[in-house]
Amino acid sequence: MDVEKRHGLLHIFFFPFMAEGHSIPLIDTAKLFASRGLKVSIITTPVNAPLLSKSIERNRLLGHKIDVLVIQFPCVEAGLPEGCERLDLTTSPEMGLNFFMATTLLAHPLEDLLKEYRPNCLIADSFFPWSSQVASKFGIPRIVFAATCFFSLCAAQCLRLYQPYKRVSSDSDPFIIPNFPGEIKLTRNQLPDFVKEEIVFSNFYREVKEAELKSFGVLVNSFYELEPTYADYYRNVLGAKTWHIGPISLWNTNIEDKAKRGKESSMDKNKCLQWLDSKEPNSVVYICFGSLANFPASQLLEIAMALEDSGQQFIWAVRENKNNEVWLPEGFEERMKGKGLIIRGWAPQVLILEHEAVGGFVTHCGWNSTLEAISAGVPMVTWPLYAEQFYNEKLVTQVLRIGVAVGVQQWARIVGDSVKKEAIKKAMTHLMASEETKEMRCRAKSLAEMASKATEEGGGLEKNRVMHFKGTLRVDAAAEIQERRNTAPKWLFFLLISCTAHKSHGSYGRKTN
Ligand SMILES: O=c1ccn([C@@H]2O[C@H](COP(=O)(O)OP(=O)(O)O[C@H]3O[C@H](CO)[C@@H](O)[C@H](O)[C@H]3O)[C@@H](O)[C@H]2O)c(=O)[nH]1
Repeated sequence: MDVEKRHGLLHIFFFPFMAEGHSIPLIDTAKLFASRGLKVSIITTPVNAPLLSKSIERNRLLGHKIDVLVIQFPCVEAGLPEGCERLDLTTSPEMGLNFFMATTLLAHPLEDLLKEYRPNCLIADSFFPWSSQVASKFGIPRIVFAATCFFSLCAAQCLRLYQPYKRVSSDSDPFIIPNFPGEIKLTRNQLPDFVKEEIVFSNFYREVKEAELKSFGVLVNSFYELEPTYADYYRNVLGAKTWHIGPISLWNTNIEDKAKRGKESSMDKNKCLQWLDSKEPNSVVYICFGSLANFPASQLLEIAMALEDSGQQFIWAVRENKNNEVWLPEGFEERMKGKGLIIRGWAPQVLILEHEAVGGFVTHCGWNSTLEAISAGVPMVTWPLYAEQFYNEKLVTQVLRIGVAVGVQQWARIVGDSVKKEAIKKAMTHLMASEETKEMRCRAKSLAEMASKATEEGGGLEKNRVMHFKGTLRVDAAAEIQERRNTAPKWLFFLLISCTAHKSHGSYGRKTN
């Protein structure tokens, strides 16, 4: 029996945080839920609405019940310029802070929407901690969407609990994350400022954690087999109620769906893919630092020189339009013709990573990029910058052993130019052409197979996953019922099982094109 028949037409609200690294995977999740016959509404703001509408166009044509609800973003009230409705549009840490302040003002419009539509459930980004309280006013369960992995969720929580960084004598002294599986070492330099100092963001992250504990549970964009130790640790030791739903990008099987994740691609996807078609398998390195990083021209120059010196074939996505600054050596593009492709702006990342010609990825370790590379079986050069990226790097290099660290030691809100061409060239060569290359590729390919099985029907791993999944839900259900007596909406357990474990033959599933 499908979910709709069993429960009537369930209406789920999705509320993505306005940054591509958060909204892309949550919109994918919303599309997945809609493809399972649920009514889905995605909340967004005027500047973000057109792109979002485009990305769900195909689902609507397929008859999925999915729509967009637009609320105003309080730019002016928060001291932001008109139209600054996405994190990548901020240009300084101060503006970034104002942006976060602005999102807290969205509680009122959210309340109005909940009052008007009375959905059955709200799935909101972890960066909207206040949304738990708003939902509870209407007796609606809020599920948190965590845009990172179990490993980093656990690492962040252990650092908060045990504060090992307070017991080292210098910023560069390594410490082991206490009570954390795997003897993972970090330095104070590699920690986010809001962890090691008491700043405005420290309070924000405490609120995020508290709201998570009070919520109905957490959806994590990961798959169990990738990080079983940490998935279990987060649930069993740190006491979180979680469901893994990833790799969410793999639910897109149609080429148009893959191309329309996030912004419009700055280069025609066919041009990009044809260029890759002309290359040997595993012969191209892809370089991209996510949706937010903005390197100074001096750092871009170092990357360009490393690429040229290494003789490596490449696709390089460069975010900012640096027209007024020199960020390429003279004659670079002429010399690199046929050898390298520069995409100025947004790249069709998943399509590039999935192409067999791509054998390596230089990444900032944003979780989406990391998981997309894992899903495509592509090993990485890790170049973390900020957020939780230094934790993700450890997962990639030490736990999964499918990455080579470029050697960054300093977490920084403003990205600098500390990595010299020699280090970039060395890491890239190690990744693409060393004794270890074959082993890393082998490990990466086997993780990609597991990722694929995690989102496929049938197969041994699928069974394990479903069993594990159900086991988790049973534990949660018991605890929940004890905690809240009769208030726990049981349909939600079925909903989550149906949406994330049992595959239907919907047109958004992995089985259909
Ligand atoms: O040219 C581009 C650039 C990015 N992407 C996509 O944009 C997303 C970027 O996400 P991510 O790799 O996670 O990087 P950020 O945009 O930097 O994401 C922020 O949000 C993530 C989720 O919380 C965190 O893991 C990161 O540390 C944080 O910086 C991915 O899906 C990419 O495929 C493209 O498709 N084309």
